[in-house]
Amino acid sequence: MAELQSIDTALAALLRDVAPAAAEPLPCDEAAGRVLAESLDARLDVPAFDNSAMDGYALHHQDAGKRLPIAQRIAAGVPARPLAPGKCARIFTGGEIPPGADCVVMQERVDVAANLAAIPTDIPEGDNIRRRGRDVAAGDRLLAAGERLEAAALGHLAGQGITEVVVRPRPKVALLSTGDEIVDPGQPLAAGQIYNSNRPMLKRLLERFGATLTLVTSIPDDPTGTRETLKAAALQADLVISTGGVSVGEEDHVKAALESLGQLDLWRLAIRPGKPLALGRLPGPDGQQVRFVGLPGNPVSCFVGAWLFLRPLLGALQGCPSLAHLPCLRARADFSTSTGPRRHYMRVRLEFGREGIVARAFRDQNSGVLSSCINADALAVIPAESRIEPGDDVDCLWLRVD
Ligand SMILES: Nc1nc2c(c(=O)[nH]1)N[C@H]1C(S)=C(S)[C@@H](COP(=O)(O)OP(=O)(O)OC[C@H]3O[C@@H](n4cnc5c(N)ncnc54)[C@H](O)[C@@H]3O)O[C@H]1N2
Ligand code: MOO
Repeated sequence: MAELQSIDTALAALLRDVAPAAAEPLPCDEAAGRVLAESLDARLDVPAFDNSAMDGYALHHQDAGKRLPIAQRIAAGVPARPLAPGKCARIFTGGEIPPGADCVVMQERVDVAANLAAIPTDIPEGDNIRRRGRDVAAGDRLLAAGERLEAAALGHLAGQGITEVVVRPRPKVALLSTGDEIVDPGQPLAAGQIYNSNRPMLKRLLERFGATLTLVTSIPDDPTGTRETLKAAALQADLVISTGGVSVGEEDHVKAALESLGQLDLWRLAIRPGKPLALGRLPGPDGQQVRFVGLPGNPVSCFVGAWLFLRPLLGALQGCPSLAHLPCLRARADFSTSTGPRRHYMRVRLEFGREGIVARAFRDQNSGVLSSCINADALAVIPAESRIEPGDDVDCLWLRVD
């Protein structure tokens, strides 16, 4: 029996030689969630001109404390005329600061009568002015290659008038379920059968990690069916994932099929859940190698395995460093536990209080108990051969991320 491998060894094997696929141009409207293939520099100053942060009055700060005639009205989008000393301009948020003015006072502080604005005394130079290029100046780095185009980044692109970007394609994933006992929801259940919970759970996680599913099907529990399905899957995907069938039972055919078609890089990890996880490669189109991840069938093993292995792998396939690691928080355990030779990834809720962060573990940490994952904020990492008592600090991998 192969000895248990560390997670670091497994991740290194999984990510070795993984390169992102060739980049493609895409309209920004369709690029949400995609990863930038090239760094972009700003071509415009944003803001494009000094403008007001408030609805109020623009003036020369030396004129503070005076009653000033209102010489012009500047709405957003209207060009401003120069402002002479001793006068002020009615201005609205986003309106261009008139040449000559050097501060804006908000209208709540100004009394207006007979076209004269009574300005308070304490208006510092520059007050309420958003300077040209303050957000980003032409020539500055706008977004770096590897950035995932989420809400603010898409807004930043639009702010530059950019309509098209060069991004990585979404990795194509084949998701295969093994197990004759597994039935799709909507079908009747015979005695001994269970519904397929891993499939929708993994589909959702994979999509969140940037993948597109090109094949979603089941593998029959026999050597030939397993082999044929893996072979076909590798021809239409960058990554083939299976669930179940990687343990030691006679009905576990995935590893044998993988070894006969391609190669098994690594099997059996010193982690709980997820011990029988299998990593390897299958022959893809044009002599390429396609990555294979065999997740153990237990739903929690699939859930944890997806966060620990599929997320960084999909990150590498998209050239996206932010998917490589989960943020790690230090929290105080509210539970006691002990581990043997496997590192335990416990599902926990994190409570953020004045005294710091407390990790509350779900009562039942069995790898078949999927409810432990539903509201899990984090995976508490309990080292192998260790003992944790309430009050001890534990590292927690934060799951409330994309
Ligand atoms: N003698 C040993 N038995 C087992 C070992 C071991 O070391 N020696 N390891 C155990 C561990 S740890 C795990 S994890 C499981 C993994 O086994 P498999 O990957 O072969 O998975 P299956 O046997 O096919 O299924 C395990 C469990 O999960 C249920 N399952 C499978 N697929 C789904 C699905 N799509 N949706 C919902 N539930 C699913 C399946 O019915 C089983 O109950 O092996 C242990 N055994
Ligand atoms: O690895 Mo298994 O997932 O511990 O039950």
